[in-house]
Amino acid sequence: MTLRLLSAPPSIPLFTCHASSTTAAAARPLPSPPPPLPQLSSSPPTSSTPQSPLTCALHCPHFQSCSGCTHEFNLHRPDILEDASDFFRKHGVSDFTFDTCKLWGWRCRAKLAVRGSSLDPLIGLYEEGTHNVVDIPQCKAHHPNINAAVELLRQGIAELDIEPYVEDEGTGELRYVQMAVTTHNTSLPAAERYMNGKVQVTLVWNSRNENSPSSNKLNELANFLWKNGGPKSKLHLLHSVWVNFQTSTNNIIFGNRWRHLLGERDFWEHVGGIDVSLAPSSFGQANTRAFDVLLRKLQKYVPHGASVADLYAGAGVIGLSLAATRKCRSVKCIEINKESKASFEKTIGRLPATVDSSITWHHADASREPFLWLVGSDVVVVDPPRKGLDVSLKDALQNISSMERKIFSSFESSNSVKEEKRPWVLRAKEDSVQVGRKPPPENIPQSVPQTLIYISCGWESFKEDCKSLLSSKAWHLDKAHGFNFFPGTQSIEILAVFKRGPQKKKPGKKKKKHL
Ligand SMILES: C[S@@+](CC[C@H](N)C(=O)[O-])C[C@H]1O[C@@H](n2cnc3c(N)ncnc32)[C@H](O)[C@@H]1O
Repeated sequence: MTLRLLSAPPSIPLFTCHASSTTAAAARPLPSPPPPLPQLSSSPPTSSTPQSPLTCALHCPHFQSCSGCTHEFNLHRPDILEDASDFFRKHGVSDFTFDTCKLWGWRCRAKLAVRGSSLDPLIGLYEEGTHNVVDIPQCKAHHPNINAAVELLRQGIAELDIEPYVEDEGTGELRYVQMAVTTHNTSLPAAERYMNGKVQVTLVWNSRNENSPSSNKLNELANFLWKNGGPKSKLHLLHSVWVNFQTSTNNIIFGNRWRHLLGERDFWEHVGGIDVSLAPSSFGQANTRAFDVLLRKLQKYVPHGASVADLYAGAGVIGLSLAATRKCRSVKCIEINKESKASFEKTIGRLPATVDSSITWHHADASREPFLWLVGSDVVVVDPPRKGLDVSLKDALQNISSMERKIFSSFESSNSVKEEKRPWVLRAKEDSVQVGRKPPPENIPQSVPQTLIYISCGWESFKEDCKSLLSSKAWHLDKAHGFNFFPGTQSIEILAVFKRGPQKKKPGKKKKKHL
């Protein structure tokens, strides 16, 4: 469903939400409804019947005790939307749209702390501002099979006397669990795939490696999960079981050592028109469905045959989806986490044979010599973490016109390529993957991006970055879309398209000449 935020809204809001009967049945008594809905319109209108705000309520028994959700009503319409539509209108985009996507059971990837005792384990998120873990067995954001796998884990912990981690003392065995759901089962009809998703479980174990004394218990727990949730069990829930070894006393969830224990090693999902492989160590979007909607919208802004730089690329899902659907001439992915490389390579292996792009993945820091990654591309896609763009990259984007001039004047004055000596550049080149056509030689004048596509999960940092980019006059804002990636929270995902140069004045109506 797409909501288009209009400057002159109709008097009746036109939108529908898909409240399931199970969520409504599980509802606890609700407080009085919130103020009336701001006026929105859907495009195209799907229903002319106004919905009650309660129809789109969270109905979660853990609301307020768990820090995951902050927003109980009108899940289809986070409060932040008003700010977003005002912001974009002020900056020249009056047709900002918002896709609401799935409102419950949307989270296909969750990292949960394990605390408490073996008889009474707590598996969930921290209470706001504390390190007290709140058990969330009936979380309404989780894909239902994550909740079922958590329940199985709870039984395993109790039955096998597994000790949850004790933060103050650094003792205990099981620290966290990551649950990731794959909904890519082509043997099922498409309509049944989502609900039948299978869970990849990663146990974060408090030991250095598989030779530590507690390894027997780790294997017992993995076998318990597999026996009761694997393909031969009554309720086939699980895709695989992994372990990550972590002994550090800081707040970092994962250590560097990952081991595959049971089930399928490769985890596939289908988004943006391609099959993507995601190792548990690689970044993966939590809301698979909404990410697919975003990717399909993004594709429309990339011209066929373009050269694309995908910065903050993770396993390269965005770049590879563009390579496949927009027949890109070249795609260059830049990512700081080297664990994502293996997933990228596997995804490449499943791209349609018709993809003929030059594709590279570089293990590199996008903030170091960022201009290096921009040169040679028509379109740059940035998808930074919540804190927004690295300052050096923002500077490079702001100064892109002067860099463009420098490139051309240096090309005219010298047609020879200098030997690259900078160690970090050489390292990034060495530690890269190259498939398909060879990239263009460096001794021809290179383009710099004319389009910047910014994907953001941090609204406040996006606004700051956007204002800086616009103030430089190097870019203007052309289009903006919002996506309900995190219903129940005040966060939305933004897809903003910038074009080079200042905003062109829209031609005003000419006054009629009186004869
Ligand atoms: C929001 S995720 C996006 C990943 C990917 N675009 C996707 O949708 O799957 C941000 C990614 O940026 C990476 N990252 C963070 N800082 C970086 C930097 N300075 N240079 C390159 N990558 C960085 C993170 O490791 C993470 O994979």
